[in-house]
Amino acid sequence: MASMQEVTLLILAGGRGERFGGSKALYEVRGRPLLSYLVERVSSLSKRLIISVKSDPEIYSKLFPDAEIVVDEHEIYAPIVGLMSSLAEVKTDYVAVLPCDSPLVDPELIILLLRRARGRGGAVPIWEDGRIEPLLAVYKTDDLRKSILDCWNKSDLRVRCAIESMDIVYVSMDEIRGVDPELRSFLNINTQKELELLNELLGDPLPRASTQELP
Ligand SMILES: Nc1nc2c(ncn2[C@@H]2O[C@H](COP(=O)(O)OP(=O)(O)OP(=O)(O)O)[C@@H](O)[C@H]2O)c(=O)[nH]1
Repeated sequence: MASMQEVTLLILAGGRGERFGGSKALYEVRGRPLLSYLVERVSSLSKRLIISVKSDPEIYSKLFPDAEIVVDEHEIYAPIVGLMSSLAEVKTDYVAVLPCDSPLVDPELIILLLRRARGRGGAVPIWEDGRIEPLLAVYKTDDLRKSILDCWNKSDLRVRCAIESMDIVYVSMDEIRGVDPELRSFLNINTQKELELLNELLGDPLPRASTQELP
């Protein structure tokens, strides 16, 4: 297995969750915050875990005592804003960027991406139709930091801007299926329907509201 010593896990959790109807990281799924599923799955990979948030750092510190919580320095909502602030705290050569709303990320995927990113600027998953997953990817920290700053200075807040100028290796879903056959890592919770699917994948259906009989 590739050494994970040099990677920091950076979870972006400061989104507005507009489509979902509110912040997702702390949304309770089966009695636990949605973010806790991802943290549980990936934390064995590295002791260095950063959670990038917009506000309420004390709530996150309490729930995730082993993580470093970094609050955005800017009020604008965009993943790149979270990266701007939190990349300053990353001390390792490589950084795995993860979205807080992908609870089924397979740790083996991160290991694969880290291996493929070695000697390059980063490794980003790519779908058959050309869509890419730059927020579930591994990057060379210095390259990403520099590139994001360039885009920020041009007022271009697209993640795509940041990676356009980087030496990225795109990793096909075919290759990824070798470690995550059903590509569950990419289940992203944006709607109630996706939440229902997550519930199904997590196991038994949620208990229904009590139908206790009246005496
Ligand atoms: N720290 C930080 N993270 C962000 C910010 N904006 C988005 N994110 C995170 O980046 C990832 C992708 O976010 P988006 O899909 O752009 O936004 P979202 O909040 O998930 O959902 P929508 O508002 O419906 O687009 C999610 O994990 C978000 O929590 C931000 O301004 N700061």
